[in-house]
Amino acid sequence: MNIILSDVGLSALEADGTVLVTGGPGSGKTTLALLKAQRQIAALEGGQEVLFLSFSRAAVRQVLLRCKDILTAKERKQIAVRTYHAFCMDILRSHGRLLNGRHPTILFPGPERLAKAKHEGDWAIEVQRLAVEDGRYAFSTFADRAADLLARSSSLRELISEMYPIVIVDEFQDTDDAQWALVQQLALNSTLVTLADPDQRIFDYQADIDPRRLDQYRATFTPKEFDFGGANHRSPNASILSFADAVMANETLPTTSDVKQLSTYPRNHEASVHAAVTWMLSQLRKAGIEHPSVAVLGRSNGYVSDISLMLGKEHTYNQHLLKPLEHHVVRDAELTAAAAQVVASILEWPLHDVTSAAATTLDCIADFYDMKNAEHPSNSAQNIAASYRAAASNVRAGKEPRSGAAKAVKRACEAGLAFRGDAIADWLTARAVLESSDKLAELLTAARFRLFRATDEIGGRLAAQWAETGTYQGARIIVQRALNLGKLLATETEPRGVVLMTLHKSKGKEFDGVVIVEGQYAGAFFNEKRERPPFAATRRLLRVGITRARHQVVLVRPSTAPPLTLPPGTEGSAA
Ligand SMILES: Nc1ncnc2c1ncn2[C@@H]1O[C@H](COP(=O)(O)OP(=O)(O)OP(=O)(O)O)[C@@H](O)[C@H]1O
Repeated sequence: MNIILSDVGLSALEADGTVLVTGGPGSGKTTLALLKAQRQIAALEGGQEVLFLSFSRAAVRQVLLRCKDILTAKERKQIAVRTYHAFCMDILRSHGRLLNGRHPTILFPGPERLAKAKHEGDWAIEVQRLAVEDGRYAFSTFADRAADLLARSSSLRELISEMYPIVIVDEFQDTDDAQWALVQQLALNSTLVTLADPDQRIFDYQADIDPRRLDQYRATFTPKEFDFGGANHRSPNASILSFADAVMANETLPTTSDVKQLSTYPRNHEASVHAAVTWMLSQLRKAGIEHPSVAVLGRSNGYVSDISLMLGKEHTYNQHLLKPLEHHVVRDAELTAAAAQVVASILEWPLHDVTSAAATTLDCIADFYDMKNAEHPSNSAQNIAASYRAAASNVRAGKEPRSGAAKAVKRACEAGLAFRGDAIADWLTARAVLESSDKLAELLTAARFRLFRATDEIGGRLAAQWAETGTYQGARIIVQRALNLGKLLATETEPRGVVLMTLHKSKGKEFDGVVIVEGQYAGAFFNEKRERPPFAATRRLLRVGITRARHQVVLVRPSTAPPLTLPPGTEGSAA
């Protein structure tokens, strides 16, 4: 890969000590950090590594891919790219006993979310109590607890810094209070290389993400600072960045064919979304990209699911027939795990009598809706969870469940399923039970993740269980364990094809093309109930989404939506 550094880049590369690198999207911050890591690796002693801390597994995956471009296989062994969660969990698991003498255990996000929904008092107080009294660490408190541990034990801190003399901190603008406390502890003995773009701050609606974080960093560490400004290596020949900057600044948009806007009407909205994605794929292929990657972004998880349904149907657009488009949805990991539990419970059917097998699956379906309700409380999710719970008790009491969907599950269980020992085929057979009622469509969508490609772990473990017992006994536990592990580990798979996710989740990623879809009713960009004009936070978010593209962007918006920018002084502007 041909990397040419600017003068600022070269100075940043050569600088010793604590460094802060700022710059816009695609300005080369991550690349520079990896080049710095490469230099440091040469000087490391045996057992030492460069630590690269990031927020999400997706971001870790992206950095691991980038490592392949820049570092040799040998060098890659000496860089640990970790999420804050994974890094802190290791510290707590290995040394948590120092805090209270108890064997540390972990409360994973799914169970934590459910426990939080059921807890009547202040959950923040309860998680502290669990940690201090029971040595049980909830996901949400990992960084906080790990920072506390390092603050109390200088020998542990020195040990960690001995292992990781250089720590790279990515996306620093979105660091929360606990992560900031952890970074400060690490900095006592390790050297920090910090990357940030204040304008990519998209999580500051959370109270613990302080918009002044960069200034706090400057005040605490007086780092050598390097600003890559508006350099743009991601889409150097396109006007994507200038368009995105204009959206963020609420200024007149530049005229460019790199970013297209497609206006839709209620009757053709779905077909237009479908057509936009199809067009994007064909444009990129025409441009010579054999296997293009296209991100389709929506404002909320719910709207992303709607887009998935749109792409999964046939449409006619301008007299052209559009076939369903294969795509992958980056989902809420907890809901996916809950849906996987339902499928796993079906794999266990042959081991139990019909009554308890069907009732267990109905309970798992209720858990799925409880999980949904825990994340986005709604009466409907709560009522649906209660109705499946009631159906499970009815079945256990020898009665017929009331709802059609629960009846369908029971009937499928009575008919029985034959598994053959091919874990993938059997998983699909079990999942197909969810096709027996339209009412299970949401659950089916959540269960349609690329299980075996994404987490071979599960396929392998289920196959091993079959080889040993000729059954999928314990499938629910196997799946749960593997998914818990998968939450912390990231695999290095290149994004390919069409991938759907929220705008927030797209941060730190890169695709050949990006399609951003605004809904007619849900998923609106500018919502006065959420935010006041001129919608600064949404504008930053849109800039993050738009600048994920290397070559082309399409914005699909209802014809009734307000213009993307209304510079002050223009008719209808808020200022
Ligand atoms: N100096 C360079 N010369 C050539 N290509 C580069 C250079 N720096 C970065 N790139 C390429 O540009 C793209 C964006 O780089 P990088 O991810 O490092 O930017 P970033 O500032 O971290 O972006 P973001 O903040 O949007 O995540 C990558 O594909 C990378 O390989």
